[in-house]
Amino acid sequence: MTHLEITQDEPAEATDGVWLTCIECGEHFPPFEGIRYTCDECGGLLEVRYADLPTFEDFGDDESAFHGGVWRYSDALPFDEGVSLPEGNTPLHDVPRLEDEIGVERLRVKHEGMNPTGSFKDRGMTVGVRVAQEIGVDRLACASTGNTSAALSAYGSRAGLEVLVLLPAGKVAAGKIAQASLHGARILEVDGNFDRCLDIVKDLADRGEAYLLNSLNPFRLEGQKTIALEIMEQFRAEEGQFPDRIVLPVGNAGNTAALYKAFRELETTGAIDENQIPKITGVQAAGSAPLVEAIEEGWDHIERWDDVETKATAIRIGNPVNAPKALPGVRETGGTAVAVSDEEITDAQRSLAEEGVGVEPASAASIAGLRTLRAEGVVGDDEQVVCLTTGHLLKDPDAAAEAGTDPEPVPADTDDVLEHLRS
Ligand SMILES: Cc1ncc(COP(=O)(O)O)c(C=O)c1O
Ligand SMILES: N[C@@H](CCOP(=O)(O)O)C(=O)O
Repeated sequence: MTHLEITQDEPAEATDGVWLTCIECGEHFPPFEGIRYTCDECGGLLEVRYADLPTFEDFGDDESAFHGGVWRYSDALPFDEGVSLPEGNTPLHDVPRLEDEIGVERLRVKHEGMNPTGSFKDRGMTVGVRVAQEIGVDRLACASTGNTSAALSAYGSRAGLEVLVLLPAGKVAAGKIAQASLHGARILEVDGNFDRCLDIVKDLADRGEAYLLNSLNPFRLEGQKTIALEIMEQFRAEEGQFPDRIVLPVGNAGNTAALYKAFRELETTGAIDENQIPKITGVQAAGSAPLVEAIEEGWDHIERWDDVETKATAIRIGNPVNAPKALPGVRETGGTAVAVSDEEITDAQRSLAEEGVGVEPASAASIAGLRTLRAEGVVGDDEQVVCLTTGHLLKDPDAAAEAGTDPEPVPADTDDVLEHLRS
C-alpha cells in the first residue's frame, strides 16, 4: 500500500501548514526539525504535504508574475522565496518539422536547458538550498552525472555554503565539470558509477557530514514540480487545452515523480479533472533502462542495474531512487516507458538542432522515445504532446561536435574560400 493520495488534513507534526509524509507507511514528520531524507520508521520515500493547496487562479495571471519563474508558484512551495538566479519560465517551443515527421496533432518542446545553469536542476536547487538555510547546515553535497553538481555548485555558492560533489570518474560531460569547478565546489571523482557515488553521499549525509541535495531530498522535487505547472499553464494559454501526454527522459526519476505530484495536487484542488492529467511517458537509454524494465515486467519496484552504459551520460543511472514515486506516476496516468538506442538519441538531437533547439544527448531521448512510440502506434496521431528537453547543448560539447558537422580548414584568402566552397 502506498500513500500517494494527497490529503490536506494537517497533522500535529506540521509547521505553518507544511509537513512530510512517508509514501509507504503514512507516518508524518515535521518539515524542518531534524534532517531526514527517508522515513524514520520504514525507510520509505517522503513527500512534502500542504494544508492549503493553490489552484491556477492563485498563481496570478499578470504579465510580471507569469514571468516570475519558480517562485511565482510559491503557494505550492514550502517558502515564499529562495536563493534565486532566477530559474524557471522556460520556453515551450513549436517544432513544426518534427511535429509533421512524427505525426502527432501537436508537438511542443519544453526546453529546460534554458535555466540559469542550463538544466531543470535549478528549479529543485532554488528550493532545496532555501531549505538548507532554514535547517541551518554548512556543507551541501550531491552525487551527480553532472547537471545536479553544476546547479548545486551555483546555488550553494550564491548562498555562501560549502559544496561537495561526487562524480563518476570519466563519465561526466566537460561543460558540467567546468561549471562545478568555476562555482567553487570541491569535486571528488569516484572510481565507480553514479549509483555508487549516491550510495556514498547518502552515507556521508547519514553520518551528519553534509546535507544531501539529490532528488532523494523531497524538497528538491517541490521545485521541479513547477515544470508541470508551467507546462499546463503555457500549453493551455497557447493551445486552449491541456496536453494529452508529457514525454521525458528518465534517470533518477525525480522529474517523473515531481510531475505526478503536481498533477495529483492540481486534481485535489479541482484545478484539473482526473481525465485532464497528461500521460507521463518516460524514456531511458537502452543501456540504462531499469524503469522501462519494471514497467514492461509489471513490477512494483525496480531491479538495480550494476552495469550501465550510454552516451547520454546524464541518464547513465541504474538505480533510480525515486522509482517508488515514479512507477505509480507512469501507470496511474496511463503513460508508459520506452528504451531508445544511442543512435536514436543522436538522430533526435540532430532533429531538434535543425529546429534551432540545442540540447544535450539525454534531453533528446524524449523525442527519440516519442518517435518510437508513435511508430509502434502506442501514441496516437490525434495526441497533443509535450516533450521535455532537460539540458542545454553546451553541457556536452564533445557529443554535440560528434553529432554535428566538422569544421573545414581553408586558407585566409577570399578566392581560396570561394574555390573551396565550389569544390
Ligand atoms: C539532462 C538530464 N536529463 C534527464 C535527467 C533525468 O532526470 P531524472 O533524474 O529526474 O529522471 C537528468 C538527471 O538525472 C539530466 O541531467
Ligand atoms: N542527472 C542527474 C543525476 C542525479 O539526479 P538527482 O536529480 O537525483 O540529483 C545529475 O545531473 O547528476
